[in-house]
Amino acid sequence: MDLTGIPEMQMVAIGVAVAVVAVTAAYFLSSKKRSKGCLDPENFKEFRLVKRVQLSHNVAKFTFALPNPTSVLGLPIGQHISCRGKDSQGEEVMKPYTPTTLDSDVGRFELVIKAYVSARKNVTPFSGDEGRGLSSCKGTQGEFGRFRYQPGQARAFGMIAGGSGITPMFQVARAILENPKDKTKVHLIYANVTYEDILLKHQKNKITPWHEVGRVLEELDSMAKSYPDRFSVYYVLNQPLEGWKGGVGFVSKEMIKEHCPPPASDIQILRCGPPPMNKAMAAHLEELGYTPEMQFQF
Ligand SMILES: Cc1cc2nc3c(=O)[nH]c(=O)nc-3n(C[C@H](O)[C@H](O)[C@H](O)COP(=O)(O)OP(=O)(O)OC[C@H]3O[C@@H](n4cnc5c(N)ncnc54)[C@H](O)[C@@H]3O)c2cc1C
Repeated sequence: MDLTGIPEMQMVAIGVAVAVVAVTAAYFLSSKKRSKGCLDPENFKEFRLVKRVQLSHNVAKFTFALPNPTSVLGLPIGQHISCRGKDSQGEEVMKPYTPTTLDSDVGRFELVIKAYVSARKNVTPFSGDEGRGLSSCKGTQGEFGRFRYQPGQARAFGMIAGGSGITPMFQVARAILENPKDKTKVHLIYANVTYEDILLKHQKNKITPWHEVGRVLEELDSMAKSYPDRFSVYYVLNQPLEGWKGGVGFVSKEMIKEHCPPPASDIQILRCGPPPMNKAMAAHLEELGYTPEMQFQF
């Protein structure tokens, strides 16, 4: 199976049932506002897949319908849900995903999911039979509840994301910027292997149907344009083409120094990427003087 051949992989998790958990029962019981949410901290829930759009060679956006057009998912900002499905060999896989939608997006929620081939088993999580395979999903209560964004919890965030690790950052950044009362600044460093891997970036002349993707895809660049004083994004590529103006290689200490807020008690650095990246970033941050309290890894 070839990584570049997503149609061949048929990674479509149509009917992926999603269960959500990442949230404590206390949260549901204590929040009147959220009680309308569709999540159940005790039981797994299934949601109907209504749309799938290919975003890059190995990433697709899945839109799931909520029970009615005014329903909200009710997931606290910065938390994620756990999807359980069958891989192409019929074995169960479970993955954390952060919706790229907020509760202001009623009636639906979206997941941006990267498919990849496991080195060990050469399978793709959430494969479906001709895209119709049904995956069942399960949530794991409490495990994902460590980060819950509250407006004003930091003066500024530095965010260091690798590949599909962008999704939790995107959700938090969107919540901050769409709240006119929230003055928090967000400085994102987003690392990818190639230009084509950059998710949520507006790219013209792509083979993928960007026009269908709507605002989610264009968000990173348009957020930087719309909120120049509050949001910045610095892209880093391992394998850039000639003429690339962003960072090159892995995210370095120098890049962090230049693009993230310096260590201070009222800033936080959020990290989400592949494990080797998370490890490397933790070491960089420590050397730069960021204390553990100033950091959070999704
Ligand atoms: C809370 C949470 C929510 C998540 N939500 C989602 C989701 O919604 N959708 C989804 O698809 N996945 C999600 N994930 C999965 C997770 O984000 C990815 O598994 C992870 O980010 C790997 O990304 P990738 O394969 O795209 O990275 P790659 O594309 O393989 O790598 C990205 C970058 O990492 C850097 N890197 C790699 N190796 C090193 C190294 N040795 N040293 C320094 N830098 C390195 C490079 O700069 C590279 O460009 C989530 C994970 C968590 C924990």
